[in-house]
Amino acid sequence: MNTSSMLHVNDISKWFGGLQALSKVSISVTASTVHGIIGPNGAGKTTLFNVITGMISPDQGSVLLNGKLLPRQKPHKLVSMGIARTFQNTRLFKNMTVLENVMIGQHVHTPTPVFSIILNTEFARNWEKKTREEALIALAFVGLEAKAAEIVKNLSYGQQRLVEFARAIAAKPKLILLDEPAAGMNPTEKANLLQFVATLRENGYTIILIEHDMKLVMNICDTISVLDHGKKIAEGNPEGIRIHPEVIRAYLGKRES
Ligand SMILES: Nc1ncnc2c1ncn2[C@@H]1O[C@H](COP(=O)(O)OP(=O)(O)OP(=O)(O)O)[C@@H](O)[C@H]1O
Repeated sequence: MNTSSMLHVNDISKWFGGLQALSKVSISVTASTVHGIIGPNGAGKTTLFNVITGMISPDQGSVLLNGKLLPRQKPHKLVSMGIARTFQNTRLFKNMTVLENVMIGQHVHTPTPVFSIILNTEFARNWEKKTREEALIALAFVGLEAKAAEIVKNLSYGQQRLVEFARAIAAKPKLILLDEPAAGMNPTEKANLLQFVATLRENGYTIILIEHDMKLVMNICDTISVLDHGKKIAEGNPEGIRIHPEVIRAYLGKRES
């Protein structure tokens, strides 16, 4: 297993007007591991994801991916840098098929000029065939291959989340950020999610997830960073975090899940 750090979040601070959402937060994420970000509501978790993915600029600090500084960027640029993200609320094209939604995630890798597609060149046809095959592999990975031709809006909410995960994987990222992946899932879907994330890790992916479901977090994560009021108050393996006094005080004691 690769044990090197692939992502370094260095000393990040972020203010929204008078409110400090993040205060000197530093996190190192080891390649091929699952890293959890937990904390009570308003702790700064989503803001941290937005900084890592370049959606917002920090007021202080830097983010390095494999030693390279990550600039502020448009979401579609992220994919070409090897980062994929899913959101708290699904962002799918509800009237399109499952397969089409997953294929869209790969369009960033399309070297095909528009006129080539319009003219239906052999190059464009080959690209579409390859994209389709890869989308089907991603769908098989999340157990949704049989639903490829289904219109997304006809799927359950948990299945729609899986379509998003398939779209994220199909883009062939090195780093995947999952924002509350278990939200709205039933126990069976959560068990599948656990399996799916474990398989991703076995296949060398690096995963960072925000999650409120403590059972899932404790089962799935190698390392957990805990935020409270914008500060990192603890970090370690699930066993250590479970009994960490600051964490119990700030979060687990509030019985959030
Ligand atoms: N765009 C914004 N403008 C102003 N305040 C913001 C903005 N985004 C976040 N905040 C504030 O920053 C703080 C951290 O918010 P953030 O969404 O990062 O927390 P969180 O830990 O993800 O919470 P939750 O678990 O509820 O999703 C909160 O007080 C929030 O109200």
